[in-house]
Amino acid sequence: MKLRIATRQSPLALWQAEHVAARLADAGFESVLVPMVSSGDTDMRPIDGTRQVGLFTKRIQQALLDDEADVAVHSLKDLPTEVNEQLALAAVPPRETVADCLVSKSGMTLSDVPQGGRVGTGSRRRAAQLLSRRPDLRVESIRGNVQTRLSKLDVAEEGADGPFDAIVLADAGLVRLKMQDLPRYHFTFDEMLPAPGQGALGIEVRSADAESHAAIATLDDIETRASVTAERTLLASLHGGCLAPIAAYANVAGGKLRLSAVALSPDGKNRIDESAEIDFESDLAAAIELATKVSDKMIAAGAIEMVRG
Ligand SMILES: NCc1[nH]cc(CCC(=O)O)c1CC(=O)O
Repeated sequence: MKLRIATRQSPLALWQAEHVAARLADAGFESVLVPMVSSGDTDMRPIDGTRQVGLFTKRIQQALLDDEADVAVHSLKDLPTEVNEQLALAAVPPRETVADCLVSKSGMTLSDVPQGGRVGTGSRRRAAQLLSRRPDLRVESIRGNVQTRLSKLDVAEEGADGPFDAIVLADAGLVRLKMQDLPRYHFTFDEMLPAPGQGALGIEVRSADAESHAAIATLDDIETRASVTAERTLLASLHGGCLAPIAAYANVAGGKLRLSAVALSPDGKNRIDESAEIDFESDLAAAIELATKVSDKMIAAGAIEMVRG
């Protein structure tokens, strides 16, 4: 049996689907890509609170439900935390690079950006964190795939008074698209904590499809799975969704699972930072316990109201 892998057609999505196909081949499983059109790729309106979550992921989930494909490959940070009982997250492969980057002509650090500089991002999480550290910046919305966004460093938009000084992108996307040579500054986690699930892939199958589940499960990495479980559980507890100004990063080191999180007001003027760690013996219960401990403290400090602005 050839596993049919549903994928969006952006260069990043295709890279991710091909990567999964290659890992499956390493494990002895044959597969074929089934490309789909998603509304998230064609709709260039700015992302705001009125737009739906799950824009990038629904179309390929539908392909599974309609039995047009057996496997859906997502950027995990784009996958809503609400569970669809008909689908199962069968694998979270090893996460390689997690940070966000500031991309500019000269590779400026955050403090190098000139006073009042114009920085592009379509993400409320990134906008709020930029403004928290640099309230003087003009943070403006920008959309489109990675290539389209990069073009904004060269060309001014209609009506704008110049190109962007810098834009914010996930390092994972740049590395996957072989754009490591672009001048870029890796934010410290203190400057910019990533989105829950950033840099990780999430691979879904139909819950009832035991055969595909068993094949895909060979790609699962327990440390990455536990880390993203902690990040996503925290996001769900804060009723965040992928559009909220909430960031979280977890990792395993020295037998401990550690989680750091921040919730911000959309204007970046207020923030709640929290972190904790727990002994880790490859069990997901620890990840959930840790996330609950951190989110309880953040909720008590007013995080749910804060992120609404
Ligand atoms: N929301 C778009 C998106 N979804 C996944 C990635 C890159 C890969 C990742 O962050 O896991 C990107 C681009 C970006 O945020 O710069």
